Parts: sequence; C-alpha cells; structure tokens
Amino acid sequence: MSACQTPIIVALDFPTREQALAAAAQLDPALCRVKVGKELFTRCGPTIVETLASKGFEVFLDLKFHDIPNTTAMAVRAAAEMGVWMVNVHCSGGLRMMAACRETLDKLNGAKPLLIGVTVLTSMEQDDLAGIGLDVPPQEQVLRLAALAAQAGMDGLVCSAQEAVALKAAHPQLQLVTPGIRPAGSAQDDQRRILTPRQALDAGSDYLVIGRPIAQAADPAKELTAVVAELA
Ligand SMILES: O=c1ccn([C@@H]2O[C@H](COP(=O)(O)O)[C@@H](O)[C@H]2O)c(=O)[nH]1
Repeated sequence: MSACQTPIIVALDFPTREQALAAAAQLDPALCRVKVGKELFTRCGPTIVETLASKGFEVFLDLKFHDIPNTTAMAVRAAAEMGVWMVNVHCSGGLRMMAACRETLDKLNGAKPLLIGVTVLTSMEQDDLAGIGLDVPPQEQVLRLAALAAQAGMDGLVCSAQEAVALKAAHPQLQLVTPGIRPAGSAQDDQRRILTPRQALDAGSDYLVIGRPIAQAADPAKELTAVVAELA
C-alpha cells in the first residue's frame, strides 16, 4: 500500500545525481511520487532508482521503451526487478509488443510495476502528427492506440489530460497518467496539450506528471504544497 496520498508525480529531469537528490530532499514522499526519465537514468543508472526508493519514494521509470516485442519485454522485466512502481512502453510498438510485456510481467513473482502505454506525446499537436504522416487530430490517434493498449491488457496510458474524458468513457479500467500539467501562470515550455492540475483531475486524470514547474522552481516544496492545495 502506497504511503503517497496525492496523484502527483514529480519529474526529476536533472543532469546529475546530486541535483536530483537535492530536489528530492525537498519533496515529501507522502505528497508525491517521483519520475526518473531518460536524462537522469542515462547519467546515473539503476542506483538512482534504488536511492530514491530508499528515501521512501515510489519511482516511475519513464524510459518509454520502443523496440521489438522480445527486447521490450526483457527491458520491462529488468525494470520490474529493479523494484519500480511504474514502467512504460510506446503503444506505437504495437499490440504484439505490448502483449509480450504484459505476459512477461504476469509471469514474475512478487510485486509488479504498473505497465503503462505512451500514446501521443504531450509536446505534439496536430501539425506535428501530420509531419510524421499521421494527418489526424491527436485525440483520434490517442483513442486508436488506447484501444490497442486495452486489448493488450495494459494497466494504463500516458496521454494529455485533454483526452481524459474521452478515454475514461471508452476504457474506464485504464489509469491515466498525464504530463503536460501546468499550474496557472507557469511557462508552457515545449508542452502543447496542457491543462492545470485542477482541470486535469476534474477531467479524469489518475496521475499528474509535473516536472519543471515544481522540480526546477526556487522552492520545490512550496510549489508542491501549492499544487496539493489546488487539488484538495
Ligand atoms: O507525453 C509525454 C510523456 C512524457 N513526458 C515527460 O513528463 C515530464 C514533463 O515535464 P515538464 O517539465 O512538466 O514538462 C518530462 O519528464 C517528459 O519527459 C511528457 O512531458 N509528455
């Protein structure tokens, strides 16, 4: 049973172990989980996950695996054996790839991470999709990938909170993990499909991924407390 009482996941996108741990030291594991992504993991490796877990944090390993079914399933198994709380793969790897991950996790003994499929990155809008040959609105592509993820038995999706209402209607069993969260007044940065924390929760998001607005703030604890208050 998690000690965390909120849906907030803080993205620790830092180039060094010291910076990530300094930010984490200002966060309370009762108020948030943490996310280790490509930059921090590539710099630090699995020990950063172990250290954050030893400090009481549940860790979302956000490496967005995307490869052939066997390779992806073995990567997911390695993440599970690391003890992470959540792991993800790209839905665009296809049904057989996601099903291989599901099957591999189901065969493991002990606690298993939540297996989450990434739909359309929250940094992308319709023009970006057109650029890669997908001339459809983001929500249409998200729903198409969500149907595949549901068929594969995934636990949830990474999507924008802007798609949460439609996704909860179509697939109520899938947990929605939503980056692109911007408290009112925060910089949009490279994100495109954004909502505020309150809007995201009201739309049906289960977990809110927030990086720069909390982790890179002068006072991360204060920013986290403000988001917790907005959600109360
Ligand atoms: O569609 C996606 C999938 C993952 N992310 C990750 O979430 C955080 C968001 O950070 P912010 O600083 O709040 O923008 C970041 O680690 C991304 O890699 C995403 O933004 N969108």
